[in-house]
Amino acid sequence: MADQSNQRHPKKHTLNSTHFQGFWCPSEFVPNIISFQNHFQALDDDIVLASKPKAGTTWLKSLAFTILNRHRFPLSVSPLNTTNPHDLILFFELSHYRNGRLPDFAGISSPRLFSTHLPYHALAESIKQSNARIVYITRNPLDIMVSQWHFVRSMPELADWPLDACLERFCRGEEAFGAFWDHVSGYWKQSMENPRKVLFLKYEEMKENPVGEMKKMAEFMGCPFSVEEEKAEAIEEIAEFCSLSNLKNLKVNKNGAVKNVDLILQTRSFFRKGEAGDYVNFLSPEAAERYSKIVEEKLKGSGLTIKMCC
Ligand SMILES: Nc1ncnc2c1ncn2[C@@H]1O[C@H](COP(=O)(O)OS(=O)(=O)O)[C@@H](OP(=O)(O)O)[C@H]1O
Repeated sequence: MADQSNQRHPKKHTLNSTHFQGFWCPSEFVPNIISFQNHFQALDDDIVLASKPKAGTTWLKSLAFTILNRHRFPLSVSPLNTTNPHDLILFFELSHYRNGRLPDFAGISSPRLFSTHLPYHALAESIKQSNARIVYITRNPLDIMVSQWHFVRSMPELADWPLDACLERFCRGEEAFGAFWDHVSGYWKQSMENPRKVLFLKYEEMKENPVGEMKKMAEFMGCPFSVEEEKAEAIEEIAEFCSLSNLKNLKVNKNGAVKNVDLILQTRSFFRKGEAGDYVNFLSPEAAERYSKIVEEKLKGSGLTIKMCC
């Protein structure tokens, strides 16, 4: 699974974006997206984890993998102990279809787990037409913005990216993989129309009630927790195993880079604070209010409520 191509031919990080199929997208991923859309054949029992960058992707991958494989891998021998979540569940557009590859999924056992940052409308048609299920996670977009800013600045060539520039991009909806309001609305609408197709989760609710949200996930993914597991506190154990503090302190997530991407992405850069409302430590109240108003206005009438300013 692991290849070292990113280390032999590292690509420089840039903020170059292309407006493509109705959303802004890092330019280097456009060919990968087209290839994914043209070639990916979904199976009815596939599970796709979808999110905007910084909405809780890494956490969702860890939870979904652990819940789904809990009878195969006791926590002590889980591959997550030695593998970064992004090398365990690969993104279509960053990993599987990178650099002209046409992946062979024959060896992957069912149900197959995939992930994507793409908006709903840009998914391969076979995902939409089949019974494949989608677990979507979103988060307070003010926290997404601040988390994204930290992530970008962790790349040496972009270390001086100003927070103001990041704010302006988000206010214009020019962030990677689409404006928050468009991304979230696409999956929200599908989850309302077909709750068996899309499970819509919120990072903050996952933090407040991990057990309840993980039970929802397990049921949706077709592997509900048994009464015995609940009594034995198996859900709490998985929550603890997938917690930021546990994953962040694993050797694999302290040093080294994600393997199955063409960019150099340090594994540690996916684990920072993991708090709800951390934006208050970085954005002025005026800046937060400005962006909140734009988001509220854009989501008006959608039926979706996103709690933003604390
Ligand atoms: N296990 C776990 N539990 C709770 N929170 C976690 C976890 N793992 C990562 N994080 C926090 O999620 C933020 C990174 O977002 P993503 O994982 O969506 O990033 S990415 O899209 O995969 O690049 C980033 O949030 P911030 O700390 O606010 O920057 C991470 O710290």
